[in-house]
Amino acid sequence: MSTYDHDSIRAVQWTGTHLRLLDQRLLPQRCVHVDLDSATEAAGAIRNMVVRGAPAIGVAAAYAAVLAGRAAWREAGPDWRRAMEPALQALADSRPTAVNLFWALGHMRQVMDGLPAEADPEPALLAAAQGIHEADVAGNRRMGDLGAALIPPGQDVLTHCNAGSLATAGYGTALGVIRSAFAQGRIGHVYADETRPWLQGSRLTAWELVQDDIPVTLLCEGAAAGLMRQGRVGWVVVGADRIAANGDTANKVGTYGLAVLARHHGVGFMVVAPTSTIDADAANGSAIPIEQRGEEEVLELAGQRVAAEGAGAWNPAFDVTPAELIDAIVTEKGVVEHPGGRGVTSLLD
Ligand SMILES: CSC[C@H]1O[C@H](OP(=O)(O)O)[C@H](O)[C@@H]1O
Repeated sequence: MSTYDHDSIRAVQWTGTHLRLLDQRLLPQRCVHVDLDSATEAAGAIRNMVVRGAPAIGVAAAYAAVLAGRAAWREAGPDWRRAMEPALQALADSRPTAVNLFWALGHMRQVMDGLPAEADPEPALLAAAQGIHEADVAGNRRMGDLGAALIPPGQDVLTHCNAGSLATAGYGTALGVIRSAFAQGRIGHVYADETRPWLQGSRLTAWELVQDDIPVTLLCEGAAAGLMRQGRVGWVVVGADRIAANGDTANKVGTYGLAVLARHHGVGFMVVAPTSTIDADAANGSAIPIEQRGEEEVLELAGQRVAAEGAGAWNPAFDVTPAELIDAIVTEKGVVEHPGGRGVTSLLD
């Protein structure tokens, strides 16, 4: 294992005065941070994928609420709650699928409700945001151990998109399990889907694993079927953006197909996500809003059109995997094996 400190990969930081984001659109070629001092700037950064990944989006939104509270106090004094609303709405409108965004904003609103109108809300909001940040990292390490325990030694795994330090407050969810399983000698090699159109796999997951000296081999999504048919992986390990009460799980587009392939080939399928990703109000996957992104993301590569002129594109950013195709949902509060038929709300008790 390298001595590389993967904790140094920080998608989201608080500088003491600003929200600092690692601009993930530029990785792996360039490591550039942006310091934001307005919640509406942060909403734009979420929408434009400067920061992405469900838990990381939630942590960024929590710090953005701190910025909104600071501006509202300066602008409106005791009327700061009303003055915060436009910024909080802009954050809520930034991306629809990752429920961690709405969970974090809801937590910050609960804190707001308990504060006096006559006092600057920033210190209390900052303490709440830092609590969300620290809890995410701690939960990821717990999930790493719980998920790794499900992987017998001698297995290799396949992952999709990026559910690592770059998608969280640190260590990662799916990549947290992979980091822990590798450290325990359970896995020797990771296969990663490149994950079009944003290439989170080839740009972000591969970058994280190379930094950790974890052997990683990239593949086009279309090659995953042959990989499983050849018996080269024992588990598919992925993150999640929203888990419905019955265990149906929304994750990066392509995840559902991997789950069908995994079940067909007798490969385990593991979802790793904090309980802040569970949406108890969504009875099943049909209630999960799926973000539709611009067709240019499919029609272009590196900003240049590669598709035939005249062709359009369908670009759902996520799809839903039925609980029946999931072998384990790993959270910081425990594991639900075979969630189909039993759901996941027991994890919220
Ligand atoms: C740790 S879960 C990250 C989750 O978010 C990704 O989507 P996006 O990159 O569009 O934010 C993908 O679904 C990952 O599994």
